[in-house]
Amino acid sequence: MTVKLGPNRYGKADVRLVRVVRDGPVHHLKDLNVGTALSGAMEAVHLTGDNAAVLPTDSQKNTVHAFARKHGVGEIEEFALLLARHFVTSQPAVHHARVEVEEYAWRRGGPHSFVRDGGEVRTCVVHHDRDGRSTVVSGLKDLVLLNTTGSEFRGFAADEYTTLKPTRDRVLATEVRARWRHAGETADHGTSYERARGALLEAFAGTHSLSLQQTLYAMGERVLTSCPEICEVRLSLPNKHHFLVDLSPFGLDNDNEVYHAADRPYGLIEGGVLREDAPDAGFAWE
Ligand SMILES: O=c1[nH]c(=O)c2[nH]c(=O)[nH]c2[nH]1
Repeated sequence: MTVKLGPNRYGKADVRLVRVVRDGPVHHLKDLNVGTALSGAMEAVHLTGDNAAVLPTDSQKNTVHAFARKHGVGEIEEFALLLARHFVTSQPAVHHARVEVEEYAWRRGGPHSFVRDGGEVRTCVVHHDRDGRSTVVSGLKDLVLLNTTGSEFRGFAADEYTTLKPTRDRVLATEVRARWRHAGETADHGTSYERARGALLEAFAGTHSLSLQQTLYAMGERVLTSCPEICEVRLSLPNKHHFLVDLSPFGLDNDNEVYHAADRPYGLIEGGVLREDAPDAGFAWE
């Protein structure tokens, strides 16, 4: 039997980095989780244990810290690009770098005091290849949205196991995980992020939903029509079911007012929306 090495990558995960800017009495804070993953000419280390091509994951972590000191941390996409390009251009054996960043939001509580915002997390994944090409994917996760009406689910396929009753008015809630791919070089990642996020919120709130699938498509489509710099959107939308509680044993009616918010199991609706002419990324960019 002959076997061979399959796809592989290695790096440091969950590098928790806090960068403080203290150039005056009013401080600024960036709170990140960085992951690096390098790939390339890594046959020897797997097949023979020759580590000559392996830049240690410890060095990768140190680079994250050193770059935060030297270059500061602006938009997470820019920081990720800086790191990805560095690994590929400085290590001949590294042909591709993937750098993932999550940014945790803090609200200001005072000149040097901050309150952690428990809500959504801004994300990015950046790829850089030795042919010089970069791919930037921005996104967010843990964004919890809920509509108290304007959501139906009926007319679905039914078989001998179907017990779900069709509904014309239900609570629709989800915890959005979204990634969107930039077509080329985006000039201002901060503005682009705010526009894409706004498009997701507007489409969720403004779509009369016949299914979460239809809402997913509307959200992706809205991002693409609002943001010309973005060519592809992928969404993962758990259906956070809200079940109407039967209050009839207590002689009470329940006209869509009291729900049981179930946490599991949940429906999981996932899909992408892309421009007809979206350039092929050429690899699994998530
Ligand atoms: O929006 C929905 N899509 C489904 O596919 C589905 N399936 C289900 O049980 N409830 C729902 N809701």
